[in-house]
Amino acid sequence: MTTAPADPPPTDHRARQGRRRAWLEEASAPGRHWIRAATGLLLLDAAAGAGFAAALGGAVQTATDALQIPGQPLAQGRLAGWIVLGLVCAVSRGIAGREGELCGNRASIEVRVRLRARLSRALLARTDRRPDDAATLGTTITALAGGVDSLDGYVSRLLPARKAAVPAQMLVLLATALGSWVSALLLLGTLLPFALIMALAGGAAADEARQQFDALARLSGLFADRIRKLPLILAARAERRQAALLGRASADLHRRTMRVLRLAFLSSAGLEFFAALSVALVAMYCGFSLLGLLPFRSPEPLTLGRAVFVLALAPEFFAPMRRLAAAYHDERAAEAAADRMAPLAEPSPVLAAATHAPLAAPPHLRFEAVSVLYPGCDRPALDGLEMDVRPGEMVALLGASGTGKSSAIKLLLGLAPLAGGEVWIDDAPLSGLGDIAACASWMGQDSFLIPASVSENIALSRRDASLDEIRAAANAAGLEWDGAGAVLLDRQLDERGGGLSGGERRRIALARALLKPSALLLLDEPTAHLDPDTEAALIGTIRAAARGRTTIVATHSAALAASADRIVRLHAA
Ligand SMILES: Nc1ncnc2c1ncn2[C@@H]1O[C@H](COP(=O)(O)OP(=O)(O)OP(=O)(O)O)[C@@H](O)[C@H]1O
Repeated sequence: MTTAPADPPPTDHRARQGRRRAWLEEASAPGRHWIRAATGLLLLDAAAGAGFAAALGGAVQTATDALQIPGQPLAQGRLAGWIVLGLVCAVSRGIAGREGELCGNRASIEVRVRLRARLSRALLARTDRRPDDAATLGTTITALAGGVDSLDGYVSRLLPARKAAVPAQMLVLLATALGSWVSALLLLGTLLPFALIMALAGGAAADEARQQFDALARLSGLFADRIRKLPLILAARAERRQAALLGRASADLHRRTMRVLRLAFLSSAGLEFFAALSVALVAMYCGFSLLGLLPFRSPEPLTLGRAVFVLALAPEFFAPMRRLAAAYHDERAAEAAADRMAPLAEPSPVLAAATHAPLAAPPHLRFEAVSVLYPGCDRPALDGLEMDVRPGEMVALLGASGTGKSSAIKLLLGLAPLAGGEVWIDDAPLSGLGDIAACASWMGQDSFLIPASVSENIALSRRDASLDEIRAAANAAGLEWDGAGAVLLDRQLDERGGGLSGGERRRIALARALLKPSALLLLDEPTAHLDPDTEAALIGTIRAAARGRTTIVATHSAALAASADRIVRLHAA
């Protein structure tokens, strides 16, 4: 069972963080055009904000000119121009905001659709090649359902906000400098300590948030594990101990969550403080300058219009930071999801291997001093196997459990690594081909079933098979009997093959292998757990199916081995 592991060292965190970021960047690539558009619209919003402030300042200046200079009429044309500019900018901001959101959503949809397709392909590839890999199937489905959607806020809000943050802030600063360079300096002056504090708090917050997500994942893992093992826990009367373990993991999560919240409140308080301070300083400077109350000579000529302009613009200066802060949790959620999805989206090295061109005739297989060593194992599963299987011959691999019978078959399918020696397929080396799964018919130890009809389950090995061909394969595997086959082929199954006997499940797997028109037949314990009568019937089917094909059968059954042309005995490596 899972126990609560210690926190990984910080260097591990940083390396993981780098990998996550790179993965997220690559996963977001399909939406980059929409992200760029959303970023552009955020910049347009900032520019329109500056335009609106300019219109406000211009209108105020035009009105005060008329009031302050005796005899000067109101410049109606100029005032109307400022009003029109103000209206255009206000409408532009509305449109930019709405369209920016739409572009962000389109980017998010594009990214999620592509990622879902990529994970689905990984899922299907694993289903084709690793039918026994239930854990991978489960985690992939969870990632498909929930993990992909966790990228929504990251792509639609955070990425455009992050890309637009510095240019938008610089744009506002530049516009402010055009109105009052002293006000621009004041804004810059508040930004520098703010950026320093945020960089320090941000690093600490990211570490805390990461640890919080780790603690959450640990608690979820412990909980799921304990639920699965509940009967065992009850039988061992270990309820109290397990409850205490869960309690500790839950308290750990609570502690870390409180730390994250404390830091989040602190940084948002810091943001608000500096945003308010920047506006207050600009307001004080403009007010005192206009009233002539500055304790020093005004460094620039400041009019009421310019003062209104910079005052209206000042709150815009910290707006990009606010947007980023609001999307902070989107990034944490995306990083946590990336951890779950990244391994699933990778094509496995086995799947990436080259495949052999279809075999036209039953192949000649020669195993020369073949060894198989699984990753992470120090003992070979198969050591120095010598075997010659002539074209069209049926060879039975016999040997005690763990002697490497399945590994010899998996090696040909690219599901086990060749560590030494060579397998020659006719005159081609397996090490050069990668695997010959595409031209082999395979029946594994577990009868892999999907929730669909019996005929759909059989057709998994050949998607373009006609119903007649499926029926013929089912007949050959002995599935259709008493002429009631049509009913059986239509029968709907769940992934556990509910309602089918073990023998029927094996026959479905055999029919699937037979449906594929290949010259190489690989069967791994096809008659396991069957009664003698059913086994005898299936042996006849296998013998008939092996005709005209090179066949390797891994088995513990003396009867099945006796039906083969030759028996090769394996011994412990
Ligand atoms: N994916 C794997 N990773 C690591 N070790 C493995 C893997 N698959 C098999 N092994 C190990 O390799 C050895 C040979 O396993 P294999 O399944 O090939 O034997 P087998 O003769 O087919 O056994 P059985 O008759 O019980 O099916 C065993 O010790 C097994 O634990």
